[in-house]
Amino acid sequence: MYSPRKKPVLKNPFDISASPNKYNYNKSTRKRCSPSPKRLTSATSSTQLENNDMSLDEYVESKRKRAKLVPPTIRQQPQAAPHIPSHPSVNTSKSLTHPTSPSKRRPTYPPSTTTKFNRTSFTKKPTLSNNSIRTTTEIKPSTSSPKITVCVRKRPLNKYELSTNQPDVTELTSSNTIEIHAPKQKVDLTNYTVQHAFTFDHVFDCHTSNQSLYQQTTLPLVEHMFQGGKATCFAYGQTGSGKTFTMLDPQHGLYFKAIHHIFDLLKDHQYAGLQTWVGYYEVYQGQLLDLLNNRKKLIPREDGKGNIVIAGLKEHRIHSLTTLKQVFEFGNRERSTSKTQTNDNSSRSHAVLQILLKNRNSAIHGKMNFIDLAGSERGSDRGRNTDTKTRLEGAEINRSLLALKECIRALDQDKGHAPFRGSKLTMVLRDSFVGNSKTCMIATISPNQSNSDHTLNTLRYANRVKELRGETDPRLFSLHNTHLQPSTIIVSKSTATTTPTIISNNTNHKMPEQPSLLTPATQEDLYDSFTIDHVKDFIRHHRTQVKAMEAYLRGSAELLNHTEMNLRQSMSRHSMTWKRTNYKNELIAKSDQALSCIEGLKAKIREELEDEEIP
Ligand SMILES: Nc1ncnc2c1ncn2[C@@H]1O[C@H](COP(=O)(O)OP(=O)(O)OP(=O)(O)O)[C@@H](O)[C@H]1O
Repeated sequence: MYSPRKKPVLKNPFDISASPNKYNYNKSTRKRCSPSPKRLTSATSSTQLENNDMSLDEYVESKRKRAKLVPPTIRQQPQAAPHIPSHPSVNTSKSLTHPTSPSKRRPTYPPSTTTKFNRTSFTKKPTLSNNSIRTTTEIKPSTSSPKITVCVRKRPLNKYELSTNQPDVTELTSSNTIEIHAPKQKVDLTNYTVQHAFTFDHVFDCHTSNQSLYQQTTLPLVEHMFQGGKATCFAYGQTGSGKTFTMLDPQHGLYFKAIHHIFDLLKDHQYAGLQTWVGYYEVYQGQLLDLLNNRKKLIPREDGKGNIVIAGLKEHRIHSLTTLKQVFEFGNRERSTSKTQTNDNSSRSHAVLQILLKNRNSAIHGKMNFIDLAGSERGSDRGRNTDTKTRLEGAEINRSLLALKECIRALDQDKGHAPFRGSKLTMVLRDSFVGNSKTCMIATISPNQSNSDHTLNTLRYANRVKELRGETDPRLFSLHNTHLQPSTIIVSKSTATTTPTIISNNTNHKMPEQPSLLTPATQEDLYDSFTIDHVKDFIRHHRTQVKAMEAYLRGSAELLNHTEMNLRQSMSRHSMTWKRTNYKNELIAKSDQALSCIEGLKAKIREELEDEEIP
């Protein structure tokens, strides 16, 4: 159990109040955390839902209002945001009935929010063009407010990409579907394009502003925090794809928009007494460093309730946006960044901006994390002349992202244990995946052709996160639940688009479809994640590939046999014709001979007749 320490000395150049971290969930804290007016209101609204007081139309209307939620609406109609019950087994909210309690009814879900676990489905799409192959990875977006939202944001082509005429290989085909036209080369050096289609909750194009992104991704998380929950918004993507721009841009980052919104909401009398506190730290080389306290080393701890507490983190009370800017700029100056081949100002650490809502007794009301993950990168992204420090940083970044992937995979595959202790990053992020939490992942991608493999990796990663769906996914709460099938592992499937036809002997023999080889991205996955499971997956995929290749070769051999037979038949036909021609020529020659003999005989007869006539 973490207990408060003495007040640290504030060395920052700006005048703001500081307090030690009081994020402890001991008995006394819980006592102090009595339901706020807002909580009571949401309890009422969820009870209404439980008793089915709300009709479907009313519910849909309230959902629509909630989507357009602005502070005054919250003030007047707090019931407009119906609380969708979390999985009953871990529901911590006092407002919800416990299903196992015989005296209380199981919560009734309104029809439109009764969600089923969405599974990945592969859809083979029809033929496109002569040298393109399409693969589709589609998950139907949830209609309810999901526990995890996964979005994709595409950045514009940068100056260098424009100057080198690099094509944009990404295409947004709808508001939640993106296609990647990945250039590939066959074994016989033929160029072709593989089209990968992915569906997410939202896909944002390069013209989307951070404000509009905020409305659709982060706003529900802020509401969730006001309802007493934990929320996390994190950006994942390759280096230079726009994570920092999205999350922590000093002027337009989502964190800034969130605080702006929080201040608006705090003007409401029902939130009177709530205060905003901010902490800012980074995970660098496996260590947690306080960016607002001279990079002091921090230790993540778990309290008796399983909540993550960052021991020693200095938190600052934020009174205004100006204070926030000062605090943030101070912290940003402390952050580890450096120039890499792909980004002049590359983040070399995972940065976490923590926003806390505390009541007058300093008890936590709600918590929100903005996480700017360091970019996934390859050795080649760092350039040839990188020093050892940069290489070590890169290795550590990949290691922690791999640990995150491992946790997600473990949750995804219903394993009894998710290795959150695998890295400091996953220890911190644990809150995002368990308990009364909501998470939004923003996968940032670069649109240019040379980054298409990176982009595919990012989208596959995001797809895996997306499989951990919503409040109805029991795996987020009970890792021992085994009634769900393990989810499908996302592997590109391809369909040969043109099947050349050879016509012979009045029979059409279709060329068998050539199976696609493992894409480089999948192989890279293996190198990145060298675990037994991945090796098994990899071998399984290879077996499938080998089988498909065998079938293809068998089909090709059969076709060759047919072709050989046809050739033989043609040749025999040709030889017959040749023989006939020869015979005909011989006959002509013989008839010519016979004709000349006849002519000779005629001449002799004529001579004899002439002799007889002469007396
Ligand atoms: N949506 C966008 N619109 C305009 N410019 C963008 C956008 N996204 C990124 N950029 C620009 O691209 C550059 C790289 O972005 P940024 O530093 O945010 O990448 P990153 O993913 O955080 O990289 P790293 O992981 O190396 O830190 C910046 O100059 C940023 O201004």
